[in-house]
Amino acid sequence: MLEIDKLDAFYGDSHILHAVSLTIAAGEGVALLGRNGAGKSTLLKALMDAGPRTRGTIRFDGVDLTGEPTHRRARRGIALVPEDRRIFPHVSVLENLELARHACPPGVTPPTPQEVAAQFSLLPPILERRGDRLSGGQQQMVAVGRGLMARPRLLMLDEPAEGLAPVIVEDMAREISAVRRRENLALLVTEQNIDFARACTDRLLIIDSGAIVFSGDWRTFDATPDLEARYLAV
Ligand SMILES: Nc1ncnc2c1ncn2[C@@H]1O[C@H](COP(=O)(O)OP(=O)(O)OP(=O)(O)O)[C@@H](O)[C@H]1O
Repeated sequence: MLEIDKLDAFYGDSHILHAVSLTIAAGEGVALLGRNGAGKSTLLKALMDAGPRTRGTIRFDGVDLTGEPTHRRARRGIALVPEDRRIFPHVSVLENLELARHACPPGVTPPTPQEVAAQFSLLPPILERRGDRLSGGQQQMVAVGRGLMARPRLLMLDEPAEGLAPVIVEDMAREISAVRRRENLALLVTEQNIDFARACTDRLLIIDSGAIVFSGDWRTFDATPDLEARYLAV
């Protein structure tokens, strides 16, 4: 479904990603782990054409995305939930969800905000609440819900668990995994929270200084403790 071949990414003259290659199949959950500044957000933004300049190939369903702007990529079925969540503060949760329907691919009927909200325990009680009256966990679930309003086939979450209480993180992992299974949704999630990442993915990649240094399943990761010490410990 997603094939990335030798992707380089740049901010101005700064060369951030170095020959990143990876594939993600339909319905597959993949975690992208790495320290602060390793290049996780840059990779997600590069896939959406949302910041860095890139070189290399990104294919989605076999189509080369080179030169396609963000909204076209969204309408192909790719959604990015950014780290800063970007909730509209002056409108309700319902309207925050509603406003995201436009990214739905042509010919696909978007879900209603209520349908999306029903999949997450935090959302139904707060549909009328304004965006600037939400806790961090509520904001994150609204951001994930907005991503789902376009019925994506690849959902990318940038550090969704950051700053959230452990109990919220556990619920979020369980509910996102359920949506994934139900909708055969592919997931690419960047994280520093290894437990969360493990709970909602099948395998992982580790990025360090803009290059992929490990790709494998969680069992292999667990059997190689050196990986965590070398690439993830702060
Ligand atoms: N807009 C930008 N302009 C210039 N350099 C940037 C920009 N955004 C990120 N960088 C640099 O790119 C590198 C990778 O940053 P990136 O945000 O991708 O890392 P990350 O792994 O997502 O880390 P974090 O957990 O801190 O978000 C860092 O050196 C960062 O300083």
